Amino acid sequence: MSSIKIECVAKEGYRIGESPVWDEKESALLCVDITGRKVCRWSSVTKQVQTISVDAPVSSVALRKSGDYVITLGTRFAALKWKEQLVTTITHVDKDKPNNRFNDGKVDPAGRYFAGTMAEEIRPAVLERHQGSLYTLFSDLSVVKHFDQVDISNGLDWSLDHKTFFYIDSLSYSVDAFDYDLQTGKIGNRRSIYRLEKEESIPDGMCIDTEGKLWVACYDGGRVIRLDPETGKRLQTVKLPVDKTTSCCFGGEDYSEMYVTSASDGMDKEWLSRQPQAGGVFKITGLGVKGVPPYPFAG
Ligand SMILES: O=C(O)[C@H](O)[C@@H](O)[C@H](O)[C@H](O)CO
Ligand SMILES: [Zn+2]
Repeated sequence: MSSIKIECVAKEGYRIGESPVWDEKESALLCVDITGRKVCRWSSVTKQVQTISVDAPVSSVALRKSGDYVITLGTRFAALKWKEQLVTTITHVDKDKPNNRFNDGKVDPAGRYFAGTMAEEIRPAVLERHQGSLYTLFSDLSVVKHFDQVDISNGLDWSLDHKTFFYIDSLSYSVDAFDYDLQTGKIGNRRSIYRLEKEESIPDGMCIDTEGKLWVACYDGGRVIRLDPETGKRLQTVKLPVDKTTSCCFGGEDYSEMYVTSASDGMDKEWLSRQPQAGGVFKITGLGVKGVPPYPFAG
């Protein structure tokens, strides 16, 4: 086994760090602080974080083919021009649900932006249930709703052959798979591939590696777990020095490093003093496996 090293690289203490995405062009890690209402970019060259503040909870960020980024902001898909610090709305969802916001989102291999919604939390994992839906923003900027009745729409990714879509609704404590049609972006035949064990707590963000295995960040579980979607078995557990691990992605040169975001919302003083790195972004090296570069939004 290789020797695993974990380092806290961004120590800003985000409230809910989320949506890590490697930006190869900038040699930087993008992420958001949802309740802190910030989009952040940590440069692996300068080791500095640049931050853009926005006017609503920002829950995911994605690369864009034309350059710059797209984000999910409140219940909007929006464009973000980094240098100009300019946010412009693309389209609205859940207009009839003023208490909703987007949560996790990711671009599919054909350049469509998938993101789901949830009711605003009263405290972590406590919210009005079944208020969320899963949406896709197409490159022509049209939106399609796949299904509703979601509690906390969370991690998502696609299999290496692009025939399966993996998805997490956190309060189901399950990692699910759907058949995926890359031509149309349609999903179907939902099934569970893994149910979390008690100490793994709540499944949150996820990503796939080049061996087709899934990495799931366990919120309140202080770990990322590696799953085999074919057998439904857990292959590996990597523990982190914070409990509220929220999401993970691969990055760095050749995508051999893993980046893990975390949250501090919902922790009291005593808990925070035991875990002073809560809300930090962690870099894991030595996993011995690589990831898949993020797809840019095609619109
Ligand atoms: O990070 C996210 O995806 C949510 O916005 C968080 O609020 C947590 O996941 C949730 O609290 C755990 O269930
Ligand atoms: Zn999440």
